[in-house]
Amino acid sequence: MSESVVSAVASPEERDAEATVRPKRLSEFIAQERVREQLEVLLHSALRRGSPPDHILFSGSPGLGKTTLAMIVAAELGGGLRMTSGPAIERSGDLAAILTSLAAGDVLFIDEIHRIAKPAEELLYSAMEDFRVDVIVGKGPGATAIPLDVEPFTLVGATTRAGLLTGPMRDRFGFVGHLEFYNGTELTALLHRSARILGVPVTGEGVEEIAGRSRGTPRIANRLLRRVRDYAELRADGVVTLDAARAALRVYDVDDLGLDRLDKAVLAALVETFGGGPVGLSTLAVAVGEQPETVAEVCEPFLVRAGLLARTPRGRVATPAAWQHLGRTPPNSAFPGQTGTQLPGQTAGNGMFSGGAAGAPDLFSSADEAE
Ligand SMILES: Nc1ncnc2c1ncn2[C@@H]1O[C@H](COP(=O)(O)OP(=O)(O)OP(=O)(O)O)[C@@H](O)[C@H]1O
Repeated sequence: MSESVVSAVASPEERDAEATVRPKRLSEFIAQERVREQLEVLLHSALRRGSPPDHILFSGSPGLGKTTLAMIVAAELGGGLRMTSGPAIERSGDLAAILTSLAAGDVLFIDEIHRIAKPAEELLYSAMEDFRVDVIVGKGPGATAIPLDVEPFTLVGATTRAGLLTGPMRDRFGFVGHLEFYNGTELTALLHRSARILGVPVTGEGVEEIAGRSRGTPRIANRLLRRVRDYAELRADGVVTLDAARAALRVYDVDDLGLDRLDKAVLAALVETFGGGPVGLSTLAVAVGEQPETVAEVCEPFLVRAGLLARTPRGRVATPAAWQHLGRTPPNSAFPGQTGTQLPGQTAGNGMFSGGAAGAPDLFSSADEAE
């Protein structure tokens, strides 16, 4: 897994650091207005009725706030919170033990719920629907099912891959909230809040610079803020200014669109070595000295979303914006009808991340490469 400063995935240590700035209530949660408002109605109407709300599923890329919202659900409901993850539940007995120890009104959070083992998933169905689990004792013909009651609880599931959830699982969630990438204004507000909590002095320009390089992701924004703070404390007067942000992010090799060393190497190979493509994934990976999976799973999602790379049936292609980002002129024949004069990320800090590959050529955005 990438250890880049712009990775959307957090280490366990980083999750501890994140706890300080994590919003505790719905009113502190920035952006995602639609999900926030729907949740508010769901939770507060359940509170008025005095019964648990429907089970809740949050989907979206890593670092957008799924765990934070699960914690907020428990806080708003005033219940206890149990946290686990799909891969951690190896046997259905593990899950039965958790379920039967819940108190009425508790929230059970299962992260990466799409990775839960099949027998545990089936156990979850009856717990979600009837607040009951059948624990199987013994094996073979002598096995007996012992029904156990589960206190009324709310399951909050989180997934980065909603498409991998089985139909029966998805159907048991009464509320599904999809989290979008954040735009520059939203990330700026989020960074001002984090800076206030951390006691870091910032200027508006400094914060906007960090927001524009954060790939639409709160986790990355908060991490870049901590890195720029370190730099400003060591090499400047401790204030996160535009100059401090630019200098610090140069040290970390994060460019003005939020691309790191490997992202840039992929684009440079595509444009300079392969004339803009199309080129196959494995050839591209060899050219940058990485595994194909790393290029496909770590670099490409953001390059595609930023409108810099397209996956086509014939291979990977650099868009005109990629050429321009590297200071090169795209060949006219590469993308008929595209002038290559507008870089999708030039408005970074505003529209770039507001829900997909703004500026990415539609022609190529959904096509996948046949390798
Ligand atoms: N809307 C928001 N307002 C303020 N802070 C946020 C918001 N969304 C996320 N954050 C912050 O970003 C960090 C990452 O959020 P979180 O852990 O909830 O992401 P996640 O979607 O659960 O990621 P993963 O899929 O990796 O578990 C946390 O520090 C959290 O406080």
